[in-house]
Amino acid sequence: MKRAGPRRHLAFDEVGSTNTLALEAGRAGDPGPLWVTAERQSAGRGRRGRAWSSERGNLYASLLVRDPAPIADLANIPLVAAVGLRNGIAQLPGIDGDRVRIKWPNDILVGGAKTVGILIESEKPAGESQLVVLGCGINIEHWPDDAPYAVTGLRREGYRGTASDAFAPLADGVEKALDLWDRGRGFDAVRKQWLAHAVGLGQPCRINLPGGEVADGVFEELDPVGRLVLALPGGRRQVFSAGDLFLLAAGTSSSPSAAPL
Ligand SMILES: O=C(O)CCCC[C@@H]1SC[C@@H]2NC(=O)N[C@@H]21
Repeated sequence: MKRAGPRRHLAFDEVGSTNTLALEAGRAGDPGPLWVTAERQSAGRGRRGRAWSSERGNLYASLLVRDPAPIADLANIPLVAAVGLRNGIAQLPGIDGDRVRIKWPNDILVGGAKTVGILIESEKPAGESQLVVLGCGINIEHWPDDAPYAVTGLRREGYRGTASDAFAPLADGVEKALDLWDRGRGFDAVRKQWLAHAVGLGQPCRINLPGGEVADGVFEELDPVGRLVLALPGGRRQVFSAGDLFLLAAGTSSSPSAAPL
């Protein structure tokens, strides 16, 4: 995604959802890349239909890109976005980059606790090019206290700056990752970076599937097209392209109450 000129960025005080605005801009013919940010969202959304609490003090940012790659490669985008945001967060003043990791497919953890969520949405209006929106919610001053897993915010992790200060380094990280990906041709390089910063490799884990089923096994690797490979008890392997990952304490993989990450 080589930018032809300066970064295009619409910054709002309050919106429903920056993803919605970015998609609407695409439907109205915006050529992208276009960043939409807001200081607060009244209808922020997360993965799998969940709400994303969006108080002032955190950063809400969405990037619209048009036709970013051939259709067969679009499934890479969550991993590309995760690498870009991980690298951006690791550069922020006061943050120890070694503590910034990726949890499959695209949560960013700092010190083992979720700090960034990413929601990719895409659509192809009839006769038009593919619109893809990379939506990023970055916890800075606020994080939920009722999540079923560990959650934190950049302020608690040492960040010295504001939500608006964080935007340029994070946007740089995402744009560099898109450049590295090179419309799918550079996926191997992205995959290597993703693996270098992943949590849970080689460990027992549980995948909660979008349909409600669960699968337990050992997180073996990402396959060459970016799917998670789970080694199941008994020696079979299963690949997953969507779901939520929970790390299981060793030896508890059959326990439904095993502690999530
Ligand atoms: O469930 C997740 O982990 C993904 C959360 C993504 C939230 C961001 S905030 C900016 C953008 N606008 C939205 O409505 N959602 C995404």
